[in-house]
Order: sequence, then structure tokens, then C-alpha cells
Amino acid sequence: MWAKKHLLYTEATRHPFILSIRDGSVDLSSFKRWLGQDYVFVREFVPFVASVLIKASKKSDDGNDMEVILGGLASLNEIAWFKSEASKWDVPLSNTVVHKANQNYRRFLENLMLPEVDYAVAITAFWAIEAVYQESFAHCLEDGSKTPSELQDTCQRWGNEGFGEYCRSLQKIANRCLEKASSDVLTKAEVTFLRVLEHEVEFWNMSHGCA
Ligand SMILES: Cc1ncc(CNC=O)c(N)n1
Repeated sequence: MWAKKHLLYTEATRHPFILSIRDGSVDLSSFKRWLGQDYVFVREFVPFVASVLIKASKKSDDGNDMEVILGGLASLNEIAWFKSEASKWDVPLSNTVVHKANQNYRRFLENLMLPEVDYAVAITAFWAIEAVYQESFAHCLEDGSKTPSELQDTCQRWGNEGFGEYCRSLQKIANRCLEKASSDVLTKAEVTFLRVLEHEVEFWNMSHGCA
């Protein structure tokens, strides 16, 4: 299980699309395709985060959780960022055809929003979703990367130090919840974590346009 997790995590955070941004060889049509699809994804991600906030308000025994999650919601003011980024790249957002992988990921999020899903499971998924983007885009900003200057804004959005700090806060919350979780919930959280990684890999794969 650990080996599988490790492999999938690397696949999700070092995807060929990300590596192509990092080495500057990125195909701009792939980038635009990703941008349009991610906008659609984020519109569904906002209600998911709101559902995690509701779970935190009911279940959490630590007053700090709500602040961290609210911070995440506030940064999802991304909707506006997507709109300006899309106009910069001439990507029409209004009539984006929602790709299959995106639909599957959004359906997965919808299921995680159900009230019967444990807070520990939902917060683990939330952390994993954010961490994949943070690790991926931070990789494009490391010393020695040749990320094209016009893509720096995007990489900064998720790769910046503040976002990294926020992901570590989410991880702490998730770890605290999992330490107290029953073995049943723990298993569900593990499975959910792996599903997130699989969905993220499929999501990056979409950028090729042939999947
Ligand atoms: C597919 C996917 N996964 C994670 C993120 C990062 N979270 C919010 O922006 C994202 N934008 N898109």
C-alpha cells in the first residue's frame, strides 16, 4: 500500500505536463486546455470546501480548523483569477466542454460532500487535492527550472510559500483527525487519498487532449 501510494504521489506531482512547464517545452494548447478545465473544476471545488467547513463546524474539537479552511475558501476567490488568466490566453470559459476525467472528478467530490462522509475522510481528501497542486507548481519554480515567464503567475498561484504553509496546516488537521479515527474511517481515508491521486493524474492527462 505504501509503495503504491508513493508511486501514485510521484505520478501526480511530477506529471509530464508539469515537467514540460518546468523545462519550458510546454505546448501552449495543452496549457490552455488545462486552464479551461480547471476553471470548471474549481467551480465544483468551492462547494466541496464549503462542505468541509460545515463538517469542521460540527465535528471538530479544535477551534483552529475553521480558520484554516476559511482561509482556503478565501483563496478560492480564484474564480476571478481564472477569468483574467483566461482572457490573457484567449480561452473561452463560458462554453467549455467538460471533459470526462473532469466529470468523474467532480462526481467524486459530490460524493464526498454527503453528510455521512466523516470529517476525517473529507479533510484528508481536501489536503491531498491542495497538496498535489502545491507540490507540482512549486517544482516549476525551483532553482534551475526553465518555466516560461508567462506561466510564472500560474505557478506562483499554487507554488508560493504561503500556499505551502496552508497545505501544511491542512496536513496537520488531517493527521490529528486520523490519529483519533476508527480503523474503518482510517481505511476509508486511505482509499480516498489514493482516489484523489488517481483523479489528479487523470486530470493532468487531459491536457494532452488525446485521453
Ligand atoms: C484538479 C485540481 N486539483 C487541485 C486544485 C487546487 N485547488 C484549488 O485550486 C485545482 N485547482 N485543480
